[in-house]
Amino acid sequence: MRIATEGLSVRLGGVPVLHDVTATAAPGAVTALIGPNGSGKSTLMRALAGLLPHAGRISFDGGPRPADRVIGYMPQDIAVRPVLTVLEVVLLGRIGRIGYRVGEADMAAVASALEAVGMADRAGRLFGTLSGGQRQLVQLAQVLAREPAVILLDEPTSALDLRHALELLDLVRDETRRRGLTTIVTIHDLNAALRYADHAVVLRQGRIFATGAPASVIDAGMIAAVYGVEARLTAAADGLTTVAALRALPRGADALRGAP
Ligand SMILES: Nc1ncnc2c1ncn2[C@@H]1O[C@H](COP(=O)(O)OP(=O)(O)OP(=O)(O)O)[C@@H](O)[C@H]1O
Repeated sequence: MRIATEGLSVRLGGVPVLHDVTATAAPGAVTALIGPNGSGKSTLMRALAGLLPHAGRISFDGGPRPADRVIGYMPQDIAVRPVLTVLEVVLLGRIGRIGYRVGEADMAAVASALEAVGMADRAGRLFGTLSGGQRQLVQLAQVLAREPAVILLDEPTSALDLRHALELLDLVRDETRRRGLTTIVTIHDLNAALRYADHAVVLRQGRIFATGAPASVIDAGMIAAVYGVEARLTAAADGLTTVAALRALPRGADALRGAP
């Protein structure tokens, strides 16, 4: 399902937060949404998830928003009742499909999602007793159990250690390819964006700064202009580029970043 925004603008509490955002995300591809704190990434995700009033257009395969169950949204701030078990939390992902009766297909989807994120052996644990990273994995399982066509993941690796973060991104990329999902993921780690994303959308102060292939939009000029950081990019023999952040540019260099 191709997602497109055209001239998307959002105000929060009367304050303009997103300005004239025009971007696309294709099926079967991971789109990385990147930009500094406060640049509008979560706001854009919430607008895509149908949770915010907005001006401009958001289209899904050229048409209106599909049924809620088609979109799996994992917010940055997790609000789950801690007294639910892991199994119950993941089953909630099926809520748009099950009506009042849980069927075999529902339980199979829940089991396969729990196995995919490596949490099947903790299915009976109370959610509130899990670590922050384990909660994040269960939240992803809830999104996968929904069997959506679109997944929107807002900083899904923020609580994960190095290995779990890589495993989650591997899983997300594999599921995206295998099921032809349209996946949008906000991510702060530019190296992960270079490695895992097929497409990148860079936000700065609520506006699109650049869109395109990650290797073409993530460069020293973008990192200086958007993040105010001097960086060195190194091309490795395997063709992957690695970003090393060297130093924060003096605040005065913020002028480089320009006004919104
Ligand atoms: N309810 C609100 N009322 C007014 N302004 C808001 C509200 N929620 C968010 N904002 C502002 O909107 C801007 C964008 O916030 P958003 O959370 O989308 O940024 P972000 O890029 O996701 O940041 P981060 O990387 O820190 O998660 C920020 O300046 C924030 O202060």
